[in-house]
Amino acid sequence: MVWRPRAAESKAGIDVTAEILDGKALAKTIQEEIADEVAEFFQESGITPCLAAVLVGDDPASEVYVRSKRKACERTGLDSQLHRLPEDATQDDLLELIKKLNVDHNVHGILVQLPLPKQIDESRILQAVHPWKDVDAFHPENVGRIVQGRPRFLPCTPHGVQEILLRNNIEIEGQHVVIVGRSDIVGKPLAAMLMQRGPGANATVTVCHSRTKNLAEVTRMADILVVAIGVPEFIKADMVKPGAIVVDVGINRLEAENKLVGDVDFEGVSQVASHITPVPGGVGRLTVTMVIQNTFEAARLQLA
Ligand SMILES: Nc1nc(=O)c2c([nH]1)NC[C@@H]1CN(c3ccc(C(=O)N[C@@H](CCC(=O)O)C(=O)O)cc3)C=[N+]21
Ligand SMILES: [Mg+2]
Repeated sequence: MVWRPRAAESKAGIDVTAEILDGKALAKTIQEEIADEVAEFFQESGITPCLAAVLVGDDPASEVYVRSKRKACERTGLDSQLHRLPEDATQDDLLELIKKLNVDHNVHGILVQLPLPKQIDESRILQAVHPWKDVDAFHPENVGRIVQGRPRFLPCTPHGVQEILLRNNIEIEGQHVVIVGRSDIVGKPLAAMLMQRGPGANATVTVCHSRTKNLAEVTRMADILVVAIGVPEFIKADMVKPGAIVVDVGINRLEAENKLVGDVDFEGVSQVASHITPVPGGVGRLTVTMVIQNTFEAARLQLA
């Protein structure tokens, strides 16, 4: 069955609670699929794909992400390496490490965990990663390829958004997708992907940001609303069209309550939307899975 946005029954006075799009279960399914392919690839080639993560400093959130990537590698049969540099490492220290990883034939994917300390120029670093090992798809060459509709790697979080929609039989083609947030990591590349010609795309895309006038009017037009701004519970029920599909990319740790919330007011919005992704357990789980998929693809690319 193909889901299309529908008018919510709430208009008729009946409370609806949105169907939850389960990222945790989907991540597990996809990781099992990848594990089978990785095993088969090893049979044929004798190669175990390897992801090298680079962590500068000791940001606690980055520690969590890096650990979840290592676990995902273990589950899918990939090798992983973690390279640590101190918080006060120089840009040249980091460039030197990347150079080594670029020419290391045992390393297929390189991921430099963001954000980097302020003495390091992020764009300079992202350009230094070999485009064939760039499993984040942050290198300008890879970004350009995405915009041109001939991607080498798909950026992990946007690919996770696309995958959670498609695998739940939510049609993207022809739908009005409103993206709130214009970051280089999520908003921009997701807009480029979903506006492309072809299956799983062909959407009408609107991108909103902090300077957008009448934001709620625009978000209320969305058939599919994707939110990636980093403001806890910013999107309220009255900003969502009844029956819309809502994808929450936000990960905000509320220190006081020691809990994780998204950029969407889940309680309120789930009374209006037809489908919604939770935080945690939504898109974040898929982000990690897509890093694994890209590392496997990188290994195949480097063999060819
Ligand atoms: N070079 C680079 N590549 C990235 O892909 C990258 C990055 N830097 N810096 C930080 C962001 C953020 N990110 C997430 C990864 C996993 C979860 C994730 O697993 N979330 C779980 C919960 C995690 C938790 O409990 O803290 C969930 O939503 O269920 C979330 C967010 C990748 N990022
Ligand atoms: Mg895909």
